Amino acid sequence: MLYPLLSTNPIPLFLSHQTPFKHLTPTPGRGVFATSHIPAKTIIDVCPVLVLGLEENVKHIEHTSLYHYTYNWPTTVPTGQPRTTQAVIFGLGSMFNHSTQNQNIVWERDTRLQIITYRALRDIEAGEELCISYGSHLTFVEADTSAVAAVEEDDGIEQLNQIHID
Ligand SMILES: C[S@@+](CC[C@H](N)C(=O)[O-])C[C@H]1O[C@@H](n2cnc3c(N)ncnc32)[C@H](O)[C@@H]1O
Repeated sequence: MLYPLLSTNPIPLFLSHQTPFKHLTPTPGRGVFATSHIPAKTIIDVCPVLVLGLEENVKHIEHTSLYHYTYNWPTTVPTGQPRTTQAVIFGLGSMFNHSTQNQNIVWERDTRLQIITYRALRDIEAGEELCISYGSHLTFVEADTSAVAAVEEDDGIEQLNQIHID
C-alpha cells in the first residue's frame, strides 16, 4: 500500500512499508521513497520541531513510543551550560529511516527558528528509499547488519557541510 505525500510537498515522494530495491535490506515499518528522480542538493522538506524540556524528556518521553521519534537537540540550562535535550519533528522528518551504507539525505538544525532542513546528499533515483543518518548511538539493531559503524562525532550537526550548496 502506497500513501502519496504530494499534498503539501512539491517533491515526489511516497510513504511505504516496502522497498522496491530487492538488493537493499528493507528497514522495518514505514519509510519514505522517491517516486521520480530527485537531483542532488534538492530541499526535501523543512520541518518544524517541538523542543522538549530536559526533565520532561527523562521523566516522561523516554518511557513512551515517542522516544523513537525524537532527535538530539542542543539546549542551554539556566546556569548557561550547554546540554542535549530531545525534539519531536513534525512532518516527514519523523518518517526517515536510518542507513549507514545508503544515506542519501542530510539534515541541519536551526536552533533559533526551531526547524530542521532535509536535503538530497546526491542524485536519488525513483524507488530509492530516502535515508538519513541517526548518528552512531542507535537504540535499535540496524537492519543492514553489514553496515559499518557511523563516525562517532557524526550526529547530524554538521551534515550539510558534506555537500556544497551554491
Ligand atoms: C523515526 S522512526 C522511522 C520510521 C519508522 N520506520 C516507522 O515506521 O514509524 C525510527 C524507528 O524506525 C526503525 N528504524 C529506522 N531505521 C532503521 C534501520 N536502519 N534498521 C532497523 N530499524 C530502523 C527503528 O525502530 C527506529 O526506532
